[in-house]
Amino acid sequence: MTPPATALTTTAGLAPYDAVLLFSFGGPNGPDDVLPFLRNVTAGKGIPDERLAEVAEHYHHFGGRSPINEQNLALQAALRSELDRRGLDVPVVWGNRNWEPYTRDALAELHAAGAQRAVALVTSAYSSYSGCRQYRENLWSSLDALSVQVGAPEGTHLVDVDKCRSYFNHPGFVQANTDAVVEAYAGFDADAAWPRLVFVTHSIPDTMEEASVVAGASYREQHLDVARSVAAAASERLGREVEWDLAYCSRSGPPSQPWLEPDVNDHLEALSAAGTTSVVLAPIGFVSDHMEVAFDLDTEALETAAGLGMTAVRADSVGVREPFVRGLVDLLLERAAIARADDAGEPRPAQETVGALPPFRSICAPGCCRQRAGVDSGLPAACSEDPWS
Ligand SMILES: CC1=C(CCC(=O)O)c2cc3nc(cc4[nH]c(cc5[nH]c(cc1n2)c(C)c5CCC(=O)O)c(CCC(=O)O)c4C)C(CCC(=O)O)=C3C
Ligand SMILES: [Fe+2]
Repeated sequence: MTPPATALTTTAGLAPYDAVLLFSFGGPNGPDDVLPFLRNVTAGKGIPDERLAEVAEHYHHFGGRSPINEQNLALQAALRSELDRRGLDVPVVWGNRNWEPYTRDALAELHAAGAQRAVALVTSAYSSYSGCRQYRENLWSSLDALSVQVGAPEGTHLVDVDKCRSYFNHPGFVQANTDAVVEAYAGFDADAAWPRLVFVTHSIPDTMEEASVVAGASYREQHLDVARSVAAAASERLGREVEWDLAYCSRSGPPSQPWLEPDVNDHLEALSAAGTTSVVLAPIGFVSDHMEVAFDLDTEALETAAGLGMTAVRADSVGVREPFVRGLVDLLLERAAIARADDAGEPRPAQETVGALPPFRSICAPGCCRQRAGVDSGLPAACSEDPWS
């Protein structure tokens, strides 16, 4: 009997995909990598030199190494064992936009291994230029670079790569964040002042926020949706209502350019002035303890809190928590089921979500997630319905 087209079946496994691309940001592995890495990240972005020097210092403070690479290796291993556990026998290859191993290296490895159609998981849960389109632009240019490298005709791509949807509202991501928040609260005495929950994510320019709305809900609204889901589930599990806010970290760009606010440090000051004495900081904008978490939260924001006489505990990022990793493999299976349905011209399977927003698109709408609304960068991006895809 053939299963109904709407069931998320595992009998077909990850077909039509023959490989998984773990697609991340990248970071320096030692002091000599720091400047070239920062140049890669900021090429053409107009980040002031003082800001770059400051960010270089953050990395040097940690021996010139970003924690992100080890975290991606751990995630790659965790995905491998979850895939093995489910009998899904495909390679998981890791590549980055901004540092070694680069996306083009990962694609070359996939191509050499005979892969023809891969599915990508981006290590960013939310949709915006920074978390979606910028990765898709990099994927396109890396596919171009691979063709040049092996002497394939210009304009051809040797591996078809599809991408999983932005997964901020997938149950695995929400559950892992909820678990982390509940654990952070467990350190507080039930009789003492009940901490306020401050969700934290990466700030982006207001212009990028406005352009991100094309996908259905803006970057900020996606975070608010996750925050509501996590706060509600955590309150229920803790048996006591938690009050929460959303704050931002890691602003860059010139001071004249507006970015999403409040900055987490300013927000802690405002909370303190209003009488709050303890907080839990939940880094829902980051899938693991990136430099932003290690520096902007664990170093800077915790110092700010200490200076204010506040008790502050930082909740874990989702990292390799079991519900998160299990959720990512569910997402890979979901994406495969969508590809099979599309290939067969059949209805797509149902997609799981938590919160008020719909599942985001697996194939991005034309022009979605630009840097600025209505302004075409002229850079083609993979995994979209744009004419070049
Ligand atoms: C939304 C978002 C995410 C989350 C989505 C995702 O995860 O991709 C993210 C992730 C990351 N950002 C990272 C590092 C940096 N981001 C920068 C600059 C910028 N980020 C931006 C946004 C985001 N960034 C923006 C709008 C800029 C301005 C310039 C531009 O428009 O591109 C700069 C330049 C210096 C500075 O200005 O800070 C650095 C060094 C690292 C690596 C950390 C590590 O090493 O552990 C990671 C994971
Ligand atoms: Fe960033």
